[in-house]
Amino acid sequence: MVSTLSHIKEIERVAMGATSPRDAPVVQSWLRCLNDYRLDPAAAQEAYIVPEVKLREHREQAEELIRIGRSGLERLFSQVVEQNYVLLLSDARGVTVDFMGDPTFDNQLRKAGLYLGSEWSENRAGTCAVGACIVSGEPVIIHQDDHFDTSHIGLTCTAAPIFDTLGDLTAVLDISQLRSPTAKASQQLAAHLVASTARRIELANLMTRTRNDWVLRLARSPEFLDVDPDAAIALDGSGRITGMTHGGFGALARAMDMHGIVTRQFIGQPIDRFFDIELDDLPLLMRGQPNGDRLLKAKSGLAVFASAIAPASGFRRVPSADAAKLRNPFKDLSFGDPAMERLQARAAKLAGRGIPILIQGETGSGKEYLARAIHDSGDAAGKFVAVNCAAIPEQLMESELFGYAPGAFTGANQKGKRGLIEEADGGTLFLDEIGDMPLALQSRLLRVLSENEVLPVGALKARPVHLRLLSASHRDLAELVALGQFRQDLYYRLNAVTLALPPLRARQDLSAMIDHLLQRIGRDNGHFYRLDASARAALLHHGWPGNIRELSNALRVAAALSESGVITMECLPDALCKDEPLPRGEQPADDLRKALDECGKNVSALARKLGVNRSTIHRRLKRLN
Ligand SMILES: Nc1ncnc2c1ncn2[C@@H]1O[C@H](COP(=O)(O)OP(=O)(O)OP(=O)(O)O)[C@@H](O)[C@H]1O
Repeated sequence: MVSTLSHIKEIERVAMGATSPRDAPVVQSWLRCLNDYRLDPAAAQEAYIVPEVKLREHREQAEELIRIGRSGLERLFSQVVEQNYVLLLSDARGVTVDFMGDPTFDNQLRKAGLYLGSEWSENRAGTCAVGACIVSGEPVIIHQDDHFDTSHIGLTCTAAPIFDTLGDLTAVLDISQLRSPTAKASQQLAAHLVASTARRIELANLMTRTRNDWVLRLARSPEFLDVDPDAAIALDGSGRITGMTHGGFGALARAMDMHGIVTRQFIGQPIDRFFDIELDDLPLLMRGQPNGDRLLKAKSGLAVFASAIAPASGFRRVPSADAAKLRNPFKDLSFGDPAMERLQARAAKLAGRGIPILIQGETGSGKEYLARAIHDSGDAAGKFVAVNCAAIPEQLMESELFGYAPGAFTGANQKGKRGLIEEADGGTLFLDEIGDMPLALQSRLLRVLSENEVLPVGALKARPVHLRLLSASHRDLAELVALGQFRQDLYYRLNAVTLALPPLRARQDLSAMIDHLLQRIGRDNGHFYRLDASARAALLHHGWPGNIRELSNALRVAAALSESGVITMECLPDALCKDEPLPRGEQPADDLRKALDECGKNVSALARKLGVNRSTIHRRLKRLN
């Protein structure tokens, strides 16, 4: 094995610009460690294991992935256990959320960081397989002194990325050994095993998440079509792409002869833009047809073998059995997004229990909407009172919340005033942005919760109140507690259960949510609205930083601007038109004209080449005049 000193010297030479015989991903990662994270090769740091509470949070967030990945991990582990390999499943931040290793070596594995809770992000651990894989999105082998930090130079680690159905890296699967007497090339087999397990986990994830969609599996050879496809793509009832495995993005790019794919741009596109296929043809590609006949022709001229799997519940999206059992107030919360359906089911179970619930989520993601649904589905006789702690000036907050006795202060109402806490007596008090509540009021609120009574400002006697408290914050309350800005005892009381709403961009039911909001707007306006294909694609591609509120506002404005109820790109806010899905990005005027010339001034041919509608090209040309 190399000495620590010569390893440090080698990194220093690379830092000075010397060429290195090591693989490019290793050298690139060393340079990131030196230049971006400012790590010092001479300062060895042992593997870091995150504290128990943090690990619990990471595992909760990755719960679904751990469940789906388990059988893949078990199968792989049974194949490699004899060679003393361990398996780590890390989340996108590099924290190991699932682990399999031989318990005989528990102590050594833990010390080496090959253990549950170890954090292998590159900026913390230096060059390592998980960290380099997260940064590059590619499979990578980091063998012994490829590692940056001298603490890890005994290990050999190989990692492959796992992407979610929208193309974002969601996890990394790593296979490692404490020591390996052989050369780096010996890890190629491990690399192959880990990459094919990652592919299987992505496929299992897609199949679980798109139960109500068609799934098209693609393979280059007919024999593997049903057992180990290269790619899988999910389609909704109108033939639009709702998700895919990582291989799916590559397959679509090849189908269009495209390079430099921006993966998200494929979501929401109709499948007939890539392949010569109509939705009605899908049954012809189902099992039962001879494999050799199930050929699909791509627009680029390539042919692939394809196998279609029908939606579990027929052609339309239907609510799952669990959703049907839910009580009515929850029914508009989700339209098939798996994370939302789980949240919906938990909320329904908790609704009648009176337990305080902390709702977390980005702005506009529906925290108040969820709180109201929880209130409406319980049997409390009292009102739902929502208070936004960030919107009330600090000096007024006490009297607004707690009320005041007659003549409590100059300028006060002679008769006194009931506070919002009393308003919610017998019902639900929803405290939004609770992280903004001043510390002094936090103590008073704690008393309301622990003693079921409220003492108005200037009053001598407390009054009994019985209410259910729901609270929300887009800030991390645990962090505020650590900073001393939020009372720990109040935090524990509010946070008997946390429900975390996903941001709209991470939801898989965006298309159905758009239809739902549009119907609601149609009902309000007494009109029927319809989106044309490019407007829908633009809505599906936008990142929605303002979440459901932003989407709802955009649709209201679009509905008002539409002619005869048809919403086109022109009706959408400018911000959305800018991220319009042109596969090669915005084309400057000259480029577009040149591309058109190359296609013999044939707009249809250019549209096919770029993978967009003809109307998009016409509109763009018009805009460029
Ligand atoms: N499931 C849903 N169906 C229809 N409309 C919804 C849904 N969820 C939220 N909305 C609408 O989106 C908008 C924002 O929702 P809400 O006020 O609940 O978000 P919030 O997370 O509490 O926002 P903030 O963080 O700004 O307080 C509201 O107009 C609400 O009616």
